[in-house]
Amino acid sequence: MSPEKTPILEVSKLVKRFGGFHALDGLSFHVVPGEILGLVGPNGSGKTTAINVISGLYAPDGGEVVFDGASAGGVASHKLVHRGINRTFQVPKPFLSLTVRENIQVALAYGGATGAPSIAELLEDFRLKEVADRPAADLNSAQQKMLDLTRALATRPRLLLLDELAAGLNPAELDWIAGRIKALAATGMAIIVVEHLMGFIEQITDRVIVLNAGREIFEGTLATAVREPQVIEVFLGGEHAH
Ligand SMILES: Nc1ncnc2c1ncn2[C@@H]1O[C@H](COP(=O)(O)OP(=O)(O)OP(=O)(O)O)[C@@H](O)[C@H]1O
Repeated sequence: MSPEKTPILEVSKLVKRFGGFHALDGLSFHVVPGEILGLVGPNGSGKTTAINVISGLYAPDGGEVVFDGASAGGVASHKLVHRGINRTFQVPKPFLSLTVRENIQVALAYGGATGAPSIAELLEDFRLKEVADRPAADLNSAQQKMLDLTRALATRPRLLLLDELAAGLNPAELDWIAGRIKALAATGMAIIVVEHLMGFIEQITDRVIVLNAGREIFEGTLATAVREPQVIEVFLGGEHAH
């Protein structure tokens, strides 16, 4: 990352509780424009919850989310989309009876962003041209993920949150989508990637935050993370693992 850049997102001491359980327990980190940040950690460590709070799906119970210099914690998702935050879902939820093209059209209209990519570009860039006029229900899971991504990109986000986009893709598809994600970051988009596939994370991220039990236990490159005893312990099981 470029240390001289001002962060576009700053998360401080974020807390999210479900009943008495702390899914996020004082999480702090930042992302700068053009950076690809990986959020990694064992199952249940709070990665998706972090994305859900930053994207406005859940209001935080404590701490702050600042996007582009203004408070964004507890702001509704649709408002955040218009401010420049959008995301993909672990399980995409397209309008199943609409065609791929129509799904993208809806997202473009919803976003109303000037300078948004065209439908033709999105279909081409994310290999959906052949299925453009098929209902989303006909797509395989990789294509559904790509459609979900194009719908997020149609709103021209400055911060893009990717929740397990790579899960289920084959090695050739992984290489290809890694290239696409890097190309998006090269335009200045900040990208947060939640992913279990460490090879993929290594390929695309500048930096990772390792979470355990809703807290950061490491921040730095993945190459350094994998040599940290505490990181090894939470991934392999031990007294810190949950
Ligand atoms: N809506 C919810 N209601 C109750 N508990 C929840 C809810 N969402 C998440 N949790 C709990 O919060 C913890 C963190 O979940 P989260 O999905 O953020 O983890 P994760 O790191 O993304 O895990 P995974 O890698 O398995 O997707 C888990 O124990 C989960 O059961």
